[in-house]
This record gives sequence, C-alpha cells and structure tokens, in this order.
Amino acid sequence: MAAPRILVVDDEADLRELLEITLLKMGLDVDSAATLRQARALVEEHDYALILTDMRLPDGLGLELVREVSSSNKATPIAVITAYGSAENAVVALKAGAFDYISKPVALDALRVMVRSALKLSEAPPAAQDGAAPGSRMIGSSPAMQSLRAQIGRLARSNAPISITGESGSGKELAAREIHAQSSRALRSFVAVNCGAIPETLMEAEFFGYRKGAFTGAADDRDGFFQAANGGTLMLDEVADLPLPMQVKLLRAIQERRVRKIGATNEEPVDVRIISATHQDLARCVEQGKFRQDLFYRLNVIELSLPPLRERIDDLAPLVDAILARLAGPGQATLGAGVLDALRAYSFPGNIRELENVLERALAFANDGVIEVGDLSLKAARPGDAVREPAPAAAPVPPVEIAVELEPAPAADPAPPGLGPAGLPSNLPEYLSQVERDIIGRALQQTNFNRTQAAALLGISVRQLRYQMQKLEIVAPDDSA
Ligand SMILES: Nc1ncnc2c1ncn2[C@@H]1O[C@H](COP(=O)(O)OP(=O)(O)OP(=O)(O)O)[C@@H](O)[C@H]1O
Repeated sequence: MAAPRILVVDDEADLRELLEITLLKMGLDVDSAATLRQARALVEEHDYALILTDMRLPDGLGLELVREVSSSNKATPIAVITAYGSAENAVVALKAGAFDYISKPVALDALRVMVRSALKLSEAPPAAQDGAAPGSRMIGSSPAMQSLRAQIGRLARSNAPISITGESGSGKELAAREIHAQSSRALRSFVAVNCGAIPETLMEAEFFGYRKGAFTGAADDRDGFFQAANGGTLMLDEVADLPLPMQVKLLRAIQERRVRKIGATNEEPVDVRIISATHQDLARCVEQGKFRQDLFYRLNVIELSLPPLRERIDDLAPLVDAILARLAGPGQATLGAGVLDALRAYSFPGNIRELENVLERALAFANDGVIEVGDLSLKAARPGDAVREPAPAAAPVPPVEIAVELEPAPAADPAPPGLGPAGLPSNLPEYLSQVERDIIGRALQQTNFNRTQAAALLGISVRQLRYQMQKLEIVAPDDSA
C-alpha cells in the first residue's frame, strides 16, 4: 500500500525542508509548494492525507487554502502553521475549517502527534448514509437532529475546540461523546469533568495531577484530567463555574498544550481536544466579569447548539421507544391511550433527561408494563416557571436543621408535595429535591440572598451551594452574587 501523501506549503525554504525531513522520516510521501498557486495546482492533482500550510505566503494567505480545501468535497484535513503568539490566527483558521494548527517555532514532537491524528481520519470508517454513526446512542431524525448529526460529523474531523450550548438535559454530553467517538481520537479516552462539582482547592490537582509529596496527603504521583485525556477528548461541563484563577491556568494549558503537575519542575506535553459545555450564556458571563474573555475566545472557536426537546417534538416517539426498551427490555413496556399526546403537550424543561426520569417513574407505577396518563405525573411547570421565587420576606423563618427538615416542612413554607396516605413520599427523589429546594430557598432568604452566608449556614461550600442551586433551578433575585 502506498504511503500517505502530505503537502507542505511554506515559502521559508529552511522550515519547509525541516518539515519535509520530519515527515519523510515518519514514512510518509511529501510534496511541497512555496506559493498558494503551486499548492492549488497540487491539490487539484492529488488526494492528500494532510495539507500543512503556513499562514502567510508570497501570493496570499494560507487561510484562503483552508477555506477552499474545507469547502471542497475531498474533506482533506488541512492544518496551519501560525506565527509565535498569534493566537487570533489560529482561532480564525480553526473557524474557517482548519483541522488543527501548530505554532512557530515548530515543535517536532507536537507536529508528529498532529500528523498521526490527521492520518487516523482517513482510516476512520465513513459515516452511514443517514449520517448516524455506527453504535450511536443519539436518537431522533427530526430536521434539527439531522442538522446536528451533520455538524457532529464535520466537527469530528477537526481538533478545534468546541463549545456546546443547550438547556439542561438536552444531550450536550452525549453530543460531545459522539464527536469523540467519530473522531481520530476515538481509541483514546473521553474524560468528562463537571467544573461545578470540584471544590476550588482541589481543582489544580484534579486538572493537572500532582507529584508524590507535593502536599500533605499526596502519597503517590497522580495524573490529572489532562493526562487522563491525553490523545483523547476532555469535556469541561458547566465551564462557566470555573473560578477565575483556574481559568487562567486552563487558558495557559490550552495555549501551550503543556501542563505541569503540582510539585513537578517540568511541564509535560498534552494532546487534548477540548469540548466545553454550559447551559449559561458564556458571553454574558464575560460581560459580567465572571469569565475571562481570552479563555472564552479560546473555547468558543466553534459553537454547537443543541435544540431543546420541545423544539424537536417529532423525536419524542422514537425517544420514548428507545428509553422504554432500555429500561424495561425490548417490547416489555407500552403506552396507553393519550400518553404520547400528554407527553407531546408537555414542555420538558429538563429535556431528555427529564423524559427518561418521567418514564422510569411511570414504569414503576404501570400495571403490566402499560403506562397510562396517570402514571406520568408531569410537573405543571413550564420552562419560565422553573424559577422558584423566594417566599415573601415577612414569612417567619424557622431555624434550618437539615435532619429535621426531612419531615414535612412547617407551615411557613408549603410542605413538599407527594406524601402518600402512609406519610411516605410517592416519589422519593422528587420529594427530596423539593425538600432541598425549600431548605436552600430559606437559607438564602434568611441571609438576604448572600450566598456565602447561606452556604456557611448550611455547612457547605459556596461552590456546592451554587451547584445545587443550578441543579434545582433555584434563581435568586440577585443572580450575580
Ligand atoms: N438524542 C438523544 N437520544 C437519546 N438519548 C439522549 C439524546 N440526547 C440526550 N439523551 C440522553 O439524555 C440524558 C441527558 O443527556 P446529557 O447528559 O448528554 O445532557 P446534558 O445537556 O449534558 O445535561 P446537563 O445540562 O445536565 O449537563 C442522557 O441519559 C442521554 O443519554
């Protein structure tokens, strides 16, 4: 079999030669061009496994070649070589469809990693006719899902950072997994991190790892998320929750593609594709000074937006079938009259995760696997109603005692619904969420919505409080606190 062929486009003879030699040593065939014109002629003539182009060429910009190649139907990966420190160029090239970039002075180990990654793309099996990847767990064939699949297929052929937005439970993590599974990184790890759930003091150790003895309790060397995801994909979920000092460190790691374990003297190279996700408006967080603009710019190279379930209601029936088959076994559960209509009429603020929960709960109530409308217990809330207003300030506030609050709440706040005749909740998770919502609401109210004080009152960290508030969809009047 012929060796894969690479095209190097650079007008600097020395650099071109260095690249050629490196690639030849990797057992590849290499063509080279010194101008855009020569490059175009070669691209016409051959199918390349990778094109590597400088940004500035005597007769134009490498970016033009990026645009031409990425919009052609050859789907050849094209990477750019950017001048030192010109992060903007890298981002522009990635947005234009570049597979990846490498900065000058070119680090040959990083170049080899990138080339291998590009070569794996041509080995990857082609996507199925309907665009659904083999083994995909993503259900739905609505126009919105078809477009999402097409975008995922395209994004899988690049190493560009992606920022996924979408309501809670709309499938952001699933989409990220899908991109990873279809990418040249599929055989390496996909590591998903919930940035809102890691205590601030542990963040650096969790992300970058540590050396034995770096701090009390560091009994052994340990890898962090970056090392665990090396060669693969690192998903930063709820990225807006990253504290500012950590944002600085993360930006550096992404830009330099190197990390340093706590207690280590040397940095180590890491090859990680970053996918970030949030259900917050990250641009707004930047405006409010909660999120660094430079990191936003770095993460937000390509945006992928997931539609809420209510906007692709055609997918509801196949989703219900697939979820029921998973929960009860194929053909073991069916829907009674009017159930699908009731589900269609519901707004699903918690999207597909909520649908899964609704069906799981309904199955527990269903007789002989037949789910009736009454088994669904859909919430009356519409999306806007998910915001829980605090009780009026004048209401007496009993002292917060978490253990005691597991009993029905006192009259100051309505008791959580759902207690059956035996005084037991008919739906324990929902009941406990409601209890938690009440307690947090009262702590916030008691502290005049000061989150630091409310967290202290409840014996949890501010991060934990914010995380719980987000999870339980509690919005305080001053949301910037
Ligand atoms: N298109 C889909 N087909 C089948 N299952 C789906 C689809 N989209 C999401 N799901 C399922 O819904 C659940 C929630 O999805 P996921 O965790 O990816 O959402 P999310 O947007 O990342 O949630 P959060 O905002 O809470 O982080 C998962 O169990 C996932 O497998």
